[in-house]
Amino acid sequence: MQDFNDTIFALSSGGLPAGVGVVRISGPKALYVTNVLVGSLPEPRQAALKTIRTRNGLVIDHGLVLIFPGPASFTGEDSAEIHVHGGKAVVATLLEELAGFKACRLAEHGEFSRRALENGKMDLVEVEGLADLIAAETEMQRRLAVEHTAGGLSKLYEDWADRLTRARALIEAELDFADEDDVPGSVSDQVWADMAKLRSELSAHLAGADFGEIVRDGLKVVIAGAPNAGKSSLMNALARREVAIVTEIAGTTRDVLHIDLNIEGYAVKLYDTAGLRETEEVVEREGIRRALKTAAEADIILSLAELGTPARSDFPDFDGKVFRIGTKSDIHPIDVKHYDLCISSATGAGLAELHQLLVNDLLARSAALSLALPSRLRHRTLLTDSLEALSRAVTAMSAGLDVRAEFLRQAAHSLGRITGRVDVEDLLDVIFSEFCIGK
Ligand SMILES: Nc1nc2c(ncn2[C@@H]2O[C@H](COP(=O)(O)OP(=O)(O)OP(=O)(O)O)[C@@H](O)[C@H]2O)c(=O)[nH]1
Ligand SMILES: [K+]
Ligand SMILES: [Mg+2]
Repeated sequence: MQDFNDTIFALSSGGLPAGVGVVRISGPKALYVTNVLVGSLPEPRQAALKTIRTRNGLVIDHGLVLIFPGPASFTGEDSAEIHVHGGKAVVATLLEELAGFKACRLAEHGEFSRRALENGKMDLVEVEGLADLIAAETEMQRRLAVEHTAGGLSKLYEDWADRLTRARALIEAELDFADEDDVPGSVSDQVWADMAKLRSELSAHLAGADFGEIVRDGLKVVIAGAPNAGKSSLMNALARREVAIVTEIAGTTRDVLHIDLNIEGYAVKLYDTAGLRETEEVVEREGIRRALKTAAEADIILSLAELGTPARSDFPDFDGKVFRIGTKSDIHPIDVKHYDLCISSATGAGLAELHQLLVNDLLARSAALSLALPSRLRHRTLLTDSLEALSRAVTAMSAGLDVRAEFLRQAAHSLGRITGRVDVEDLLDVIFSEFCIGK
């Protein structure tokens, strides 16, 4: 796969039928095949209305044609776009015609973006940002992804890597002149002062990764509590539809159910779980095991208890936030002493306040942060590696300068891996498999 001598093509617009279908072509023969199909090429980057024909002269459609001679194209190669009417047969005929040319084939997942990466048009962070931008469903997901595609984050990492490399060069220069008497000791002092500063910048940036991941993947909110506390009823009330089965039988919910909410532009994943209690019943026990596992991975637990019964607050292995929610306020007196909030899924009382509770929580997490945040485990891992190496370089005062310089090299290397400046070949398949064909 991934032969760069091939010319690739794909439908880059959405599902058919549609008003327009955009077929993108990229590679050494892109301009040649376009010329054959449309008779003559338009000026670069200027749309022209053309008749698109098979090589046998059969008219496929009339549509706009654009050419982008490399390297001024998305992929960096010669590229073209043919805009036809988005009918299934129209697009199928055009794709079939393209496949008939020698060394022309349908693109694989993410292959256009991969070529853009290989040709230096984008780096890894920008490519990942593009995948996130296309997948974004909420406003905050979109904003986060735009930060990544715009190259701001890449620039930050590259500036840091450059600072590390410069520091190392200065240290190594000092090592080379170590035998001489007139080594200015203050150079070294300045370097280490700057590296200590870089360490705090990196550490502050890494602290934003939690929120970055929440924006990208959604805030995980888990509804937990005793059987019949009204968990599934709350889920349905928030979803405004009957997602979960509700009955008066304790132990109704077994599987973990989940819905996606959009709260003030943030993605929120809400989970309904089995009621927690001691039981010998095999299926219910499995449900409870899953409930506890889901709760352990939550950002927030809504711990439900019917008003008048004690609220749980003892979730094992959980270091997120627990809100104690008293339920069925329509049939019980409100209790502000034992609960953070009292609600009734039956009447809707307290649900606006619950919504506001989640909004406030998201705002508190986002406080004073821009959205230029690391948002993937891959970023977090490499930033952590870099920070660790940098910390060692800064704190290993008694170690030799050569050892400390080596730690600086490692710190720069980890940063370089984030944007893909250094050996990332092994990662590419993983990253591009997320893309669909035509990107
Ligand atoms: N009056 C009143 N009844 C409610 C309210 N919420 C739930 N109920 C009732 O309480 C019972 C249990 O509700 P569920 O939503 O199934 O409770 P659950 O916590 O999901 O129960 P399990 O899945 O069995 O753990 C049902 O009969 C609901 O109709 C409420 O706000 N007011
Ligand atoms: K129930
Ligand atoms: Mg339930």
